[in-house]
Amino acid sequence: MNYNHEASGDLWIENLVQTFEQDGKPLHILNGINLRVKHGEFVSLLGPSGCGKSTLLQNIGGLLTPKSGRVILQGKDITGQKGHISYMPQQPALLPWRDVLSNVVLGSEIAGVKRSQMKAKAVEWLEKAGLASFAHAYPHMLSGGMQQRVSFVRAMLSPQSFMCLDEPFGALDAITRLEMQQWLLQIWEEHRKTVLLITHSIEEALLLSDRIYVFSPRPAKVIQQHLVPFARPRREELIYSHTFNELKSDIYRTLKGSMASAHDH
Ligand SMILES: Nc1ncnc2c1ncn2[C@@H]1O[C@H](COP(=O)(O)OP(=O)(O)OP(=O)(O)O)[C@@H](O)[C@H]1O
Repeated sequence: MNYNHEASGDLWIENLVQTFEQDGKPLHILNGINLRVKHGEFVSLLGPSGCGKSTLLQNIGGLLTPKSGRVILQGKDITGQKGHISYMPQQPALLPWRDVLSNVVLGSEIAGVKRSQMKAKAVEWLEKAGLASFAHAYPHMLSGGMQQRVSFVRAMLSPQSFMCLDEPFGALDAITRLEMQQWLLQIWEEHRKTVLLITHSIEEALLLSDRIYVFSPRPAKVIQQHLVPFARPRREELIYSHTFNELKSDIYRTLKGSMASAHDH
């Protein structure tokens, strides 16, 4: 494919193929993924469970090297290289022996920024996250939603401009999840860091994203792409609109159809 890789800040995934081995046989996971995340864009990946979404993120983060294909960030080939993206995992993964403040500066510390240089910014971010009075609390003293906010702030404070969020609200109860979506929407609209989000929720993808890629069951390929037409700032009421529900049904039918044809084979 003939992409313009010079486009600043963009991430391009080019024909990415990933295969694992299971019981001595190849297990095909990613079947030639092509996608693009523009600088400052919020993009979501939707796909059936086990199709290979986390495997794709691990390839983007350089934790895995693909069988073939490339990961291009800001015009540079970063395939198989670590350290170019910030990452928020499914579980908050906070260090239990560090207080909240020391946890949120961790990404910057690993990248070589001195803790003292980060402190003022970290305090400002903890305020935005409603966690100012917990700066010196330890992770076990926080609720699940609070821990995820700390994990998000840590990813936001990391120096990389590209952020991957892997199903970050999956472990939260329904009400906390809604609150977190609203919170993320507001924070993101203020700061516009480039984001790639994995989610199982069509509503979450439509509410938050500029663009959505829908994956087939394993071996995954992109089977649908949507540019989400809603203006920003977005509010929760959006989910009751006609267009929102039309798009939701369309994506649902695509996912259901692809799963049914996977079962037929
Ligand atoms: N290192 C590995 N070796 C062998 N198989 C693996 C490895 N890592 C993942 N898999 C398999 O690859 C498939 C894709 O896993 P992955 O976690 O990427 O899917 P996912 O779409 O993120 O799933 P979910 O939505 O349930 O989190 C699964 O069948 C998984 O068991």
